[in-house]
Amino acid sequence: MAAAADAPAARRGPPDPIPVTVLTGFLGAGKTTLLNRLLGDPALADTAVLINEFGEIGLDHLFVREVTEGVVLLASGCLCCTVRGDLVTALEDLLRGRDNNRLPPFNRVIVETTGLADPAPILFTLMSHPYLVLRYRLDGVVTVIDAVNAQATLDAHPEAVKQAAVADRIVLTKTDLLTDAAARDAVTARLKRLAPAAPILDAAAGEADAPALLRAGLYDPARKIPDVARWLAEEAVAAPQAAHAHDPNRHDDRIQAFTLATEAAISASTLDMFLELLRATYGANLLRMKGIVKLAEDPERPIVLHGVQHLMHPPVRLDGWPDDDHRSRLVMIVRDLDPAVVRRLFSAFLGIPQIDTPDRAALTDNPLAPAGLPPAKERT
Ligand SMILES: Nc1nc2c(ncn2[C@@H]2O[C@H](COP(=O)(O)OP(=O)(O)OP(=O)(O)O)[C@@H](O)[C@H]2O)c(=O)[nH]1
Repeated sequence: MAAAADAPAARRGPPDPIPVTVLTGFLGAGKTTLLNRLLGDPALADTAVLINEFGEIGLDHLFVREVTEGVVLLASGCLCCTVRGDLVTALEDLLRGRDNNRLPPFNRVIVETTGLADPAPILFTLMSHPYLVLRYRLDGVVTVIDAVNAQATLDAHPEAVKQAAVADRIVLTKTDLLTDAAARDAVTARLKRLAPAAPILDAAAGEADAPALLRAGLYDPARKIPDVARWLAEEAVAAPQAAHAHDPNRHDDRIQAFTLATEAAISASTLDMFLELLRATYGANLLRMKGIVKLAEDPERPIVLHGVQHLMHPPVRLDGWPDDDHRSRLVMIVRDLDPAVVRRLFSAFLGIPQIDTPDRAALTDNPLAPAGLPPAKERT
């Protein structure tokens, strides 16, 4: 009887906070691929997803399986700065949507950050916002690391080091592309030094499933290497400032995102030549390229392209266009490379005449020294 009498009171108590998993990892590491796989697990059927992208046009939401009402594409920009407020708003909106039945009753949230996000402000927001901490709890940080590019990325990008260091779980992707066991051991050893408490799960070996990744327990800065506590402490100092002034040192100003878009269908050979020239000439500067392309040979079935530095993944053909926009769109994230150079190159390949720009024949006839292509460094 007593238990029955208590039951309604228990139901009236505050609801359990909803677990939030932060999914981070450098550009092209495989976050969306992992997210898609996780969302296919029936155990995650009631999951709301927040995705943030760096670039003019967001594409990831097109590729997330079963785009439901719970999937929210945060405004373009950087989740750690401009979207800090938006993250709060988005999480509040989700709750409102759930409370007034506009959204299905989700019981977990996954926030996919941009590949360039500094995770510290995001974690700080989730751990310290006076309202959000009542309704949400940070369940853990899953950091995706591309085994092929890991060493170079960690050497060059402090954000990538931070992303690894704050991980509760590390998912190593693209191990299937590694031919050298020693390279894999070196990456693993480096990650273990950065995040000693985080299990390292091999995606290609099927280790990165929902039970292994989620329910990491409350986020605890004390279990991470000391730097993590320092980054979070720095956020605590920065937070009381009324207007969040953008710290020019937080980001690498040499990184830019832009989009190449065209209505025109592109022949497969033109696309191949353009991408190969881009890769060969500016591969190191090409942090990330992803896109959807209307091929002249099969305009109704676009292909999806992914590139990470020198690595171009095999294109994937879709059965149809995922939305009403049937333009080819290539989102590029580059470092130390003037977007105008790439735009001119793209126009040349498409045959759009431009002043002072060599045409396609001039660019491809002499592949060793493509006419008019400035070395990337001189453009900065
Ligand atoms: N071979 C191989 N390819 C992978 C693996 N994981 C991801 N990829 C490929 O890597 C490319 C980039 O994957 P995404 O999931 O889009 O990466 P992302 O981290 O979401 O990229 P951004 O949103 O740009 O930061 C795609 O072509 C994937 O198919 C893996 O374990 N093995």
